[in-house]
Amino acid sequence: FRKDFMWGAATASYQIEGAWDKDGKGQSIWDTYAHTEGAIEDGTNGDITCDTYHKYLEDIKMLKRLKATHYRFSLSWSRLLPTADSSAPNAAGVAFYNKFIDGLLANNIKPCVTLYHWDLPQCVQDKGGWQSEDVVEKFKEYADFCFSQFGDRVKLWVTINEPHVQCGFGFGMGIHAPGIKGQFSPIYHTDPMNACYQVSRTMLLSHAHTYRMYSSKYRAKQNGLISITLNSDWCEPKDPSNPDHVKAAQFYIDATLGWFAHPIFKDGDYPDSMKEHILEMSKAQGLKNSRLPVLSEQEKNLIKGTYDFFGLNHYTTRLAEQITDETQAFAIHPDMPSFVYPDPSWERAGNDRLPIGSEWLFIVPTGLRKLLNYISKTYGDPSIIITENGCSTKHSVNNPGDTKQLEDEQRCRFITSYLNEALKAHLLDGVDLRGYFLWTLMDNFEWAAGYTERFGLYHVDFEDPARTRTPRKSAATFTKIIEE
Ligand SMILES: CCCCCCCCCCCCC/C=C/[C@@H](O)[C@@H](N)CO[C@@H]1O[C@H](CO)[C@H](O)[C@H](O)[C@H]1O
Repeated sequence: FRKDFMWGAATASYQIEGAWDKDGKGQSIWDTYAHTEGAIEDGTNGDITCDTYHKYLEDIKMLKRLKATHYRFSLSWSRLLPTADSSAPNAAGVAFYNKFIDGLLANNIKPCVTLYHWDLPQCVQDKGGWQSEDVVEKFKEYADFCFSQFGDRVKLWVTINEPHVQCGFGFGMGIHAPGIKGQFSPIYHTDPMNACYQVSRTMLLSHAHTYRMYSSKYRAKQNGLISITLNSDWCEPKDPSNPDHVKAAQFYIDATLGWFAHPIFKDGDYPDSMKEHILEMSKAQGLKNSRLPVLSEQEKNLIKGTYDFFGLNHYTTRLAEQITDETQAFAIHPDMPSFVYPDPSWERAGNDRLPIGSEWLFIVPTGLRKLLNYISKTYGDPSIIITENGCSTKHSVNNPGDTKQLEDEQRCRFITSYLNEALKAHLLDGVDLRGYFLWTLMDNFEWAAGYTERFGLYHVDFEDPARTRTPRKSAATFTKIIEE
């Protein structure tokens, strides 16, 4: 790896901070969603979670002990701007992040700050949220505020984390905040599946306007880098000699990674395969136009090229073939013609007691090397930063297992083997890889799975009011790799 390679861990505000209603913080859509009965698998929420708001000095010590050069975390929009109005900031929120950033820098750890990791202020949601055009201006205003407050010290920015997961989970399947199951809404969309596409457009525009605002207003003075983080599985045809399987694998990548990567890193627009298929599906349902909003020439020019690096979150791999009547029920999205599934031989994330970690996570390190090569070739050899990669164990309510799992051999292997493939992509294939952030520093609130899934290098005892953190073996493994 490069001498200046970024070695870090990653987290997100709602997943670790707690203090959900303290010191003037406003509510976010995740506060609302997690407080909704039945929304979270174990009935928990992020009200306290790791209590980083009060224990941030410990987090910094843990990072120092890991020998991390960088730390990726997100800002809570509603902690900084409780009414989403930048002329009425929450002084306590600003002070918290100032202390935190200063503490990191004092320990020689550089911050990588995500502006938005899924916790939209509830007051913005109440006015239409990501389904309203107004959000673009609001997001820009929030970003402007953050650059003005923290940009003198923060030199690495991520605008939005994993927009496609958010569109799919929050506005299609409705299993993440704000929990919209593609319902009919007379105000913002007129078709049941339209919400996730409307939202993808406002996210793209918010990202692009923010990037351009940073360039025109702050770049010369602050000299930082800014981009977006996209999540992608690697996907390959079940039978590489079958053209239908090849097409299905490519479509899956186009409609997940390409959905946002093509507009930003390629030509300003969605992949042709996605546009064509969604138009066809829309027409088959009697719609006159595609439910995927058309991006105007002006919007395409605005979006195209708005990146300084490619932020990649990667966890797992899938095989693909064309969907059939029998497999239709397993489609991840009504507009997804590819049936994707893991190879039965792949190892699952998990442990001896509960062999299935996160249900979707299969350990396929070679997928990372292939994906890095794909991104490099498809998007003109951008500098890539792996902004998330990690492995989980599951601890269900009925079968708590051993949440501590300090001897987490599988996670050690996961880190070593994925990094080894990343190194091959860099060294042997020439991919311009600049950094690696492990998900995650410590066990935390894993969205709809609550505390049932643990990804941490550090175990956190959520029964203990002190939220004691204990290093797992993987923390030492990761440190050894960083050191050497
Ligand atoms: C034709 C249109 C097709 C639309 C397709 C919609 C797709 C829906 C979304 C599918 C997502 C698949 C499941 C993916 C899961 C993970 O990769 C995801 N959890 C990654 O998010 C990060 O995960 C971490 C650990 O889970 C952590 O929680 C972090 O906060 C997330 O950023």
